[in-house]
Amino acid sequence: MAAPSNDPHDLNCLTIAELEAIAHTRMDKQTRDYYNEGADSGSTLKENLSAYAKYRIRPRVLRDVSSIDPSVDIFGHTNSIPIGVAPTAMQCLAHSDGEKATARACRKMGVAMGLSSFATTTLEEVAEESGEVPNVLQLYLFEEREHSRKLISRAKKAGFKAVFLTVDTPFLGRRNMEIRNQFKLPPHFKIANFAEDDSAAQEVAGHTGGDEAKRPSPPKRASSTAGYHDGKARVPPTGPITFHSHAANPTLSWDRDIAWLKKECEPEMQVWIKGVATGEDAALAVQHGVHGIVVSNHGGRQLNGALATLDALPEVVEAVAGRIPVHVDGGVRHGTDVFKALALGADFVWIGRPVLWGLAYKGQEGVELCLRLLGDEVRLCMGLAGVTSVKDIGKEYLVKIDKSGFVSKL
Ligand SMILES: Cc1cc2nc3c(=O)[nH]c(=O)nc-3n(C[C@H](O)[C@H](O)[C@H](O)COP(=O)(O)O)c2cc1C
Ligand SMILES: CC(C)CC(=O)C(=O)O
Repeated sequence: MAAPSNDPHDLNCLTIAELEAIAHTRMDKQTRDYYNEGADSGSTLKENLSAYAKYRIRPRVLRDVSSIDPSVDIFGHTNSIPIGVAPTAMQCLAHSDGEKATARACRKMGVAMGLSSFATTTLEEVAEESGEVPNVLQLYLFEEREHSRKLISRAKKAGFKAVFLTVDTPFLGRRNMEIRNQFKLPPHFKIANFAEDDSAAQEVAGHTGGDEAKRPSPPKRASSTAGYHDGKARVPPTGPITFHSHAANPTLSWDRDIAWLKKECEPEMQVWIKGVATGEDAALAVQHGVHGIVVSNHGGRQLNGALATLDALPEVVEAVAGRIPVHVDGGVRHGTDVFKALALGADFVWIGRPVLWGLAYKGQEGVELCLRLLGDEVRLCMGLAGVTSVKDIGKEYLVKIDKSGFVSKL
């Protein structure tokens, strides 16, 4: 395995922060706001990032780190780095090649990809681009089961390894810029996975802007608060599948839905849940026979005021006690963040927005750059901390530092 290298890949962009800054100039306001914002005041989004600064690394020395292996096994595949691409919706907004570009980059870099139910590319097209690299289908389990059943069956056929059921979305978080911008998918893009279910499945719903007449196929149930909790009696969604009308499902429950999903998916695909943030729910997840957990707060886009994912991780790891894998996402912007998450007990880390910034910068090449930057940083961090294999990264490599500078061992 290669030793770390400091050779730059792109002199314009040496860090994820620089990638974010470049991407900022390449996206229109609607897209930039939709991708970047968090719910409400955005404090959970910020804390997802700042939580990493509460930990410092305890490097060990004189350990012969001339050969470092940052790879991990996931879904029977050797992932080149302990990082995967988290599912994020509507990637064609960032670049015309959208999810296809992401899949090609993942294939080249040997990195697993999560595909959103609300992608702008079909899961079959993504599978085609991915080759042997494992794909995971992120699932919003709809109240209209038949749509979900069809999607699951297509994912099985296309060789997806798992579904990640998103469970932090009984209602949509309140994203104020999205509301103010009256966010909608331009009509030349499609919510591709449902286009065949519903020829009017363009994302035209949601925040009505008084121009209904110009819209291609107005959904039957669309309002500026669709998907949000407005305190009124709920009407289950019918009609065109749009994210404002269908993504949120407040009826999901442990007993009925996990059993149903396992029956639909297994044995071809594993069932994971994405969006667990407490030890209690982690224990229930194990009890209900899921294959793995992603500790996530949806990148701070759902419940603002929720704990940063890095802060929620230790209680989940403790509750799971090694019985199933625990992954984490949210706020990962540096190789040292990845190292810290692994040291706190995560088996794997997923990244969301940095990939979108890579896409916006240069399509496939930009996503590769994003993964290279983080991969190089992970390798260098491992070497400088005195670790040559991911399995050896444990909490003995971390200390926690409080606001007054007091350092405590974990
Ligand atoms: C623009 C955007 C769209 C997203 N779409 C989805 C989605 O469709 N399904 C889902 O489960 N999570 C979705 N997420 C959440 C990500 O999967 C992931 O949890 C989050 O982005 C991780 O935080 P990070 O962006 O700080 O890395 C989305 C996140 C963003 C930023
Ligand atoms: C289809 C959506 C609800 C996408 C999403 O999860 C998000 O925007 O955070």
